[in-house]
Amino acid sequence: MADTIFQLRSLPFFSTHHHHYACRHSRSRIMASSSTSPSLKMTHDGCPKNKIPHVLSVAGSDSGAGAGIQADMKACGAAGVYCSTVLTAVTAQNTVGVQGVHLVPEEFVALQLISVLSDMNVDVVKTGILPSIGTIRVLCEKLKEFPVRALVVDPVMVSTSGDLLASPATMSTYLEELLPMTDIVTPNLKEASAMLGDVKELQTLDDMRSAAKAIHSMGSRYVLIKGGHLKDSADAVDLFFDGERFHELHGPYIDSQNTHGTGCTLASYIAAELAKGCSMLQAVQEAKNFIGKVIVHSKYMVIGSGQQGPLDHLFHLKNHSSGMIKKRFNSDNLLLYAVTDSVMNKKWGRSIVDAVKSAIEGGATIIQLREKEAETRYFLEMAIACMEICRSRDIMLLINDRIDIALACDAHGVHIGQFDMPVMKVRNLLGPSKVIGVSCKTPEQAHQAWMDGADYIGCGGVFSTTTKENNRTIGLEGLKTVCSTSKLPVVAIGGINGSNARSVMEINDPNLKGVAVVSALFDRESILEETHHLKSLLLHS
Ligand SMILES: Nc1ncnc2c1ncn2[C@@H]1O[C@H](COP(=O)(O)OP(=O)(O)OP(=O)(O)O)[C@@H](O)[C@H]1O
Ligand SMILES: Cc1ncc(CO)c(N)n1
Ligand SMILES: [Mg+2]
Repeated sequence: MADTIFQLRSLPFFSTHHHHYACRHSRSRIMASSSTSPSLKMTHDGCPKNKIPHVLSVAGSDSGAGAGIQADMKACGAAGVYCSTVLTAVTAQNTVGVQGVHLVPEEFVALQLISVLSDMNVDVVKTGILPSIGTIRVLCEKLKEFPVRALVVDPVMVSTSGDLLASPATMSTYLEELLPMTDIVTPNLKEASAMLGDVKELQTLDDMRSAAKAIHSMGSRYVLIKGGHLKDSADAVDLFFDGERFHELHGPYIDSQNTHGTGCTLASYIAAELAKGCSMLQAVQEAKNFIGKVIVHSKYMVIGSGQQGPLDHLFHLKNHSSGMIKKRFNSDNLLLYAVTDSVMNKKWGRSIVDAVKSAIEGGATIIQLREKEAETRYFLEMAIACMEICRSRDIMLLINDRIDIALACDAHGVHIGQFDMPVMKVRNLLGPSKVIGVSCKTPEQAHQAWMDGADYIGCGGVFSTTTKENNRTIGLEGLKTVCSTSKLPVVAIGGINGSNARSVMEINDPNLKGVAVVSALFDRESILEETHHLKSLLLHS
């Protein structure tokens, strides 16, 4: 197949200067503790601009996404570091093995390197598959032209399944041209042995020590030999050598099939920690700690029929307690929105938990816990108990205002007011899958809530109410105005009860999905009956 390489002359790097990191290309780049100093320019909205730590992965693609650039991106993501990618090869790969390798032409590797290095403030470069002598040379050349703070080399030669990923002829170029520029090289036992001419199989820690010394003398400033495959060891021991001293990094050996890409992950995590400003030893320790956790969390994941399953790098973003697959917010759930009130519960001698149970039994479609006075410890206990009920009944539970409680009880989301924590901040803390509702009185506020990524808005007070002091009433007219322009589903709130709920729903705006009620359910003798009554009213309006 003919390789077609387009180089668009209008790319921005032809007009930029690469002045950052000038003169960093010395042997003392990574010291005991270096640190990136973010440039604190202010934006027009008053937020400081931060430079995000940045790792460039120069590696191959793994179609199965367990190793290669896909693993690198996920590992960097898990470390909170930006990862750009220059592809050197594309592999057809799965849990069984490598079905094919297609090389990216060297000229195009060069072009990708220039694009990223000339423009994007790369801190650290990490390499994976460097499949040809030409690719290695191009990389060395571009790194001299655009120096970075550190170079992490994972000398990928053979995949765990035993398939060749780079030509053996590349070895001498690796050793002679790339290694002298390398800050840390991370061979596994086989790769370390190959780097030393394959004269001896590495079987013991002592073998690893002498190999580390020999590899260090070939030019890499630090050496990490991975003992993940060391025979007869209950430990997964890696050996770190800084040129003077050895450090053994111990971790329990985890019996799992899902270890494909552990090498890529480890090297990328080291690169990510270096980009954040860690010292080399710290970076290696953090990475080892991370890889152990990932392997444990990925143990029971089933993807593919082969012997080499991938890792689940972003496990910490998941909400394990509420199941792997998130329940999506459905605005129909807003139909009968029950908001608890502890003062009323106290008055009627009920626990929050019993009140919630009755409301759900009566037909409430979503629950919000609103506790203005409760002590944190008590509130959390109640919230956890309510969460259990809601989960078993498949009803969402939101927490009013208290992001900490919502996080601690793994609630489905929160409801916040105009003076509570800003929506964007809440979204940052809760993650993308939680529900965020915002109280709004005006179309402007509703628009802002939508812009900020809220899921629904609560609009009111529609009628006057006793549960909220000093709350301006907007009336049915105000509700109509907000609904007519809102891009988010709306639930009406404020003094709504069995005798006026119909008039609310009769404004007949498709954005109005239901009513939120406090007193009309909870300040009554029987929560169950009141909820049931209101529900049938709503269903028939
Ligand atoms: N089963 C395991 N349990 C615990 N730690 C492990 C296990 N397998 C590998 N490791 C650790 O994971 C890291 C990567 O080491 P490994 O020897 O697997 O790299 P590799 O052979 O280059 O992997 P890859 O399959 O990505 O090429 C090391 O820190 C190693 O100790
Ligand atoms: C693309 C790619 N890079 C690295 C490795 C080493 O695990 C692999 N199997 N595939
Ligand atoms: Mg490897």
